[in-house]
Order: sequence, then C-alpha cells, then structure tokens
Amino acid sequence: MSNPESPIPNPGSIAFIGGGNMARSLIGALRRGGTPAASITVAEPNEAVGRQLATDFGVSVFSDGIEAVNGAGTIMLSVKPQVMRSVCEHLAPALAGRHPLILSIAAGLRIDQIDRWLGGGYPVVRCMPNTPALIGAGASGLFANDAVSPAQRERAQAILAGSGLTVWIEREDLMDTVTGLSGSGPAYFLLMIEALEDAAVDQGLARETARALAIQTCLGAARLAAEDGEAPARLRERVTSPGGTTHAALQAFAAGGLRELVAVAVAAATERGREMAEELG
Ligand SMILES: NC(=O)C1=CN([C@@H]2O[C@H](COP(=O)(O)OP(=O)(O)OC[C@H]3O[C@@H](n4cnc5c(N)ncnc54)[C@H](O)[C@@H]3O)[C@@H](O)[C@H]2O)C=CC1
Ligand SMILES: O=C(O)[C@@H]1CCC=N1
Repeated sequence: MSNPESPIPNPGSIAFIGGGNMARSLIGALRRGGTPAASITVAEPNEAVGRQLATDFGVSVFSDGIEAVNGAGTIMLSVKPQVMRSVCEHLAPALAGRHPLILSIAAGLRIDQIDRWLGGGYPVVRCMPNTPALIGAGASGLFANDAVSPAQRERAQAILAGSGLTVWIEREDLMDTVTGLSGSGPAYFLLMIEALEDAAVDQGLARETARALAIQTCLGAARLAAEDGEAPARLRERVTSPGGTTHAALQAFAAGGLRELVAVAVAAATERGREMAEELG
C-alpha cells in the first residue's frame, strides 16, 4: 500500500484514451506531481472537453486514439465500458508491433477482455480509482496480469499514486468489490451528507449551516479514522455515551438495518460490474 505522500517517480510518456472526468483528475494529479505536459497525450472526440484539457494542463489532445498512442509507453484506457471494445479494436493495429503497458480504469471489464480486444499478449493493469482523485484524495485498487513486469507495476502505481492511496488487490474478481466499495463509494458518503443535511433542515437549521456541519463532520470522522490509529468501531464508541444521544441515533440505524442495507448496496454495485463485463462480451 502506498499513501499520497509517497514520491511520484516520472511515469514516462502516457496516452489517455478518453479525456472525461476521471482522466481529467488523473492528468491533473500527474501534472501537479511534476510530469511534463509533453509526456501526456489525450484522445478525446468531444472538442470542448479536449480544448479545456489542453488549456488547463498544456497536454496535446487528438480527436483520434491512433494519433494519441503514437510513441506512448503507457496507454490509459479511460473511456466508458460500453465503448471500450470498439476503442480497443480501433487501436489494436497501431499497438500490435510494440505491446506497450495498458492501464484500464473501466468498471467491470476484465483484463482478458481488454487484452483480447487489443489482439492479445499485452501487459495490462486493471485499476479502479475514484473521484476524490481530483483533489489528490483518491483511493485506487490495482490488479496486474502476469505479463506486467515489476518496472511496469511500479509505473502503474506511480501514475495512480499522484491522485491518492493505491492498493494492490490479490485477485482480479475482487476488483469488482473494490468498485463497489471505493470506486462508487464517494457517492455513498455524499448521500449520507445530503441525508444528514436534510434531516437537520427539517428540524429548522439553516441549509447552509446544516451542510457545513455535515460536511465537516464527515471530513472529521474520516480524518480521525485515518490518523488516530484506533479502529473505527473504537472511535465510534468514544462518541457514544451510555444512554446518550449517539446511542439513541445508533439504535435507530440498527433498527432500520443500516449495516445490512450497506452490504446489499455494495453487493449490488459489485454484481453490476460483473454483469457489465458479461454484457460487453
Ligand atoms: N466516474 C467515476 O466515479 C469513475 C469512473 N471510472 C471509470 O472511468 C471510465 C471513464 O468514466 P468517466 O470519466 O466518469 O466518464 P466520462 O464520460 O466523463 O469520460 C469518458 C470520455 O471518453 C470520451 N470518449 C468517448 N468515445 C471515445 C473514443 N472512441 N475515443 C476516445 N475518447 C472517447 C468521451 O467523450 C468522454 O469525454 C469509465 O470506464 C468508468 O467506469 C472508474 C472509477 C470511478
Ligand atoms: O458508476 C460507475 O459505473 C462508475 C464506476 C465507479 C464509479 N463510477
């Protein structure tokens, strides 16, 4: 495991195929970490999106992937899962002679699918980042196939580490679990912030005040869990006076089956990743 404070070795020349939200976050992190703009190319068919990337990060943007991958040592596949097959099949002839390192951040898609669509025999690292990557507070799981060399593992990790925590996952099927946990996870905590805010507003607190308190409470709890060294359950006990207010709230959560509901939600996200992979062949 590495944390965001780890030094970021120069990851070399990298081509992003798809310059949307996640790619933008990862490119921003690479640039902030000192990767020169000249080492980054992007294929992005949406002109406005591409122009903004070029303006903000100084990177070269092409409308066609073939131009973007020319000479790149690492290819980051950052398109939606639904277009990944056609994107890979389009790139295959241009990559066949040199087999560069392939990274994919697509939810669900398995390494064997991506490798097959590219023509086979590629070193592929499947990665699952999340949106807090935008501010360097992301969390990524990574899994490499056997064709990935130790140096390529380091390179893959360096590319993701600029945007936050990186963790190597021991089995590829668990990457769907990572997707259901941390890939989709920012949405769960944001939903909790929304719900807390709404509950307090219903009781009469001003929305602005409720939002500020809810956000800071989420941030504070996360920082405590990250920095204190105690397990989250112990930290929760410290908040919970016997017969007090927190106890009353936690009892309400338990009566509503919160833990079970969270397990069902994570399982639904995990399963959806697997289904998407099946649907896309
Ligand atoms: N949004 C999230 O929270 C996370 C997303 N992911 C994965 O990241 C990938 C990208 O997701 P987002 O950035 O959210 O989507 P997005 O829709 O913002 O970005 C995808 C980009 O690909 C471009 N594109 C479409 N066809 C293309 C082609 N043929 N060649 C090059 N570019 C093309 C689109 O114009 C778009 O800008 C997905 O596979 C998703 O599963 C992974 C982790 C978290
Ligand atoms: O919802 C999705 O499919 C993507 C993958 C993880 C987060 N967003």
